[in-house]
Amino acid sequence: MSVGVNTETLVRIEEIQGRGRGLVCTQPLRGGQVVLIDSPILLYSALPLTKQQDSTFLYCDKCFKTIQSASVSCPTCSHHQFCSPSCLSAALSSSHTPWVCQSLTRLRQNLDFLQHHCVERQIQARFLIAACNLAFVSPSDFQFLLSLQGRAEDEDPGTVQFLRSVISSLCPPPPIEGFSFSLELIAALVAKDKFNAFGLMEPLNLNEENGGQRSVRAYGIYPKAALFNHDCLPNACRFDYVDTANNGNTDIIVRMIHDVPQGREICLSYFPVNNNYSTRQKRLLEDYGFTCDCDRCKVEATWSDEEGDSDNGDDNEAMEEDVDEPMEVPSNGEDIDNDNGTDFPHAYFFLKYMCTRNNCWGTLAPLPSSDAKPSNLLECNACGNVKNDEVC
Ligand SMILES: C[S@@+](CC[C@H](N)C(=O)[O-])C[C@H]1O[C@@H](n2cnc3c(N)ncnc32)[C@H](O)[C@@H]1O
Repeated sequence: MSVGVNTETLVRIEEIQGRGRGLVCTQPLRGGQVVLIDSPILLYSALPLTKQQDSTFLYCDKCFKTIQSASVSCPTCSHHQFCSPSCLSAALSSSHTPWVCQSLTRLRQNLDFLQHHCVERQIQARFLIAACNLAFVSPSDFQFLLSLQGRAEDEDPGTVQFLRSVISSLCPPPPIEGFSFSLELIAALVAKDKFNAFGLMEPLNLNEENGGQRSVRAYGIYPKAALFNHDCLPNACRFDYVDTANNGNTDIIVRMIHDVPQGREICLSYFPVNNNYSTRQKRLLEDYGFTCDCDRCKVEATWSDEEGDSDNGDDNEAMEEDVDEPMEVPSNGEDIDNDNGTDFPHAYFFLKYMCTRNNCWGTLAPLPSSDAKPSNLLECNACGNVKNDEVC
């Protein structure tokens, strides 16, 4: 991980045609270079309210690190656990205020209300409590959240109505000037969360029988990282190290996968790059509201079904690096001649930058290097494996 790197001046926000805002590099960037380190303005647990934390997977409710030894409980609800007195103390004045504590307790005590509804509603209820709390503890961050992409009118009115009735009846937000827990606000917040939240992932266990599926430990809103647009052949990828002993364990670190010239838009893939064309298109439309016409999609749109168009019907959420069926690269290795005039072959990308460990499908980026030459060591952003670069 790269601590102490100054990334402030490497990217700037620009309006990108057909994509809203995006991040563009202000200078040529090298593979492995850290372009962004971003801290969340809001974090909330991905655990359904109906599920208790069990002692084998206990997380700190403030920093989401795995709790290794004795933990500290919230003095009021005793349900929420913290890894240290300092995390507890920080949480009591930020993410676990008396209103949040009381709200989550009431929701838990009335689970019959929520139990019949899907897990997604429970997690949305968690998000709304965290978001309203943000409005009280940090109004400027709340305004920033509202400025992100996502339109209230695109949300399902039935879902929004349900969430409002649950929260208003069990744990109404305290009255403060200029804040109204209206249907419109709830719809807008749900839309912002859907388009912009990043999942902090559980470490990948490749030995699991489920084929290395990763679950999400917590969701976060990252103010700068939320401005990265998607590309199905990204030039950067994000790393997180939630269980690191260092401070800033919930930070997202974005590193360049390969060199790019000044002025190039820096894009992430919102999910593992192995997804096939139809799965990618479906997910981007349903989860992010756009049709992707990146250079890779333009090429793969012309492929026949046999060449990698088998739909695996996945319905995961928000930039969470989940794992799907592999895309089949045609044996003739189609190349992409992209709009920027650089040929960036598909097959080359998969050979060089996709993790080859069984069931992983993570993306590889060089480790940051102190000299001008990119490191030969490539780190996987899913399993953490470091491999020596063999393909030149
Ligand atoms: C995380 S935000 C990225 C920043 C966003 N463009 C903005 O202006 O705030 C995700 C949203 O950006 C837009 N977006 C991202 N990648 C795109 C792409 N390749 N083509 C078109 N729209 C894209 C979509 O509206 C998507 O829901």
